[in-house]
Amino acid sequence: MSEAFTVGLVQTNSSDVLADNIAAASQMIREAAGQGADFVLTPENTTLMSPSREATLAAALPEESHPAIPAFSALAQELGIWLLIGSLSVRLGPDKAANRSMLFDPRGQVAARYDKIHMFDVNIPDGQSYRESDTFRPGEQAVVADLPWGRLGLTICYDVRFAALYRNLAKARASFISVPAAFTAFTGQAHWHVLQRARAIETGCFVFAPAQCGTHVADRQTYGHSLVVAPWGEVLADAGSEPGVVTARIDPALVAEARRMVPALTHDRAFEAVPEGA
Ligand SMILES: O=C(O)CNC(=O)[C@H](CS)NC(=O)CCC(=O)C(=O)O
Repeated sequence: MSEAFTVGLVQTNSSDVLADNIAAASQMIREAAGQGADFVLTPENTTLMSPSREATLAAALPEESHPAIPAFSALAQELGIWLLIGSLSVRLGPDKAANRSMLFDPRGQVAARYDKIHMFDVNIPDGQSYRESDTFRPGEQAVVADLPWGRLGLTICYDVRFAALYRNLAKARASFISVPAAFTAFTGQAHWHVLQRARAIETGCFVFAPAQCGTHVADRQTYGHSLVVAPWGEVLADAGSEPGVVTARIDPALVAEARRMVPALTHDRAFEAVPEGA
């Protein structure tokens, strides 16, 4: 089986200033690589926590002209790491963008892209209201990509509430699942750890969940607590509530071991709920 490697999660408090966010994330990516990380992941909205739909669309450039892409590509190459930028807003049309994860290989090439499937259209009881689908067009496709240590399934933030996506990624032979997030502080304190651990346990995958933290523009509060979770459900790293970097040693053999101990993935059955007596 595959050798062990070190994963690094970058926890940011992104603002609405693109250049500042690229600089802050780049510095923490360097720090993670300096701590020996072979694979570094950053949160959803790494380059922009936006105050408005207009600001999101203004910053959502096509991939060919998005300034963050050459910057992160060059950094992956310079540091010789695999780098997942949790998400960037990428222009799709006159009034829509993709909320897109981009995976760079150690040569700086784009190895995978994934557009967030589930849109966060939710009124939070703390008074904040989100209409992600006003600005973003949802992705239609689950995505896996091969790393030197095994297969990665890509997801983003609110996706974590949709277990079927994770089951699909596991059935597509993923060993690791990325869940970059900008989870709200309100829902995060109630649900974040248990959702991430549940997805790891159900799939027998490692979960890598880098997160936004702190207060952002428009008084948005995000939960932080970037997590590395093992396939048996143990939390291997938790970044707490401040910006920074955490790393964890990953032994891919633990994937097969967890699935051997409880082979639930092989016991999954198709069924339909029907009313009694129908
Ligand atoms: O929070 C912000 O300011 C920005 N958030 C985001 O960009 C995205 C899309 S609006 N947030 C989520 O998907 C949160 C999900 C979530 O929090 C849950 O499922 O409970």
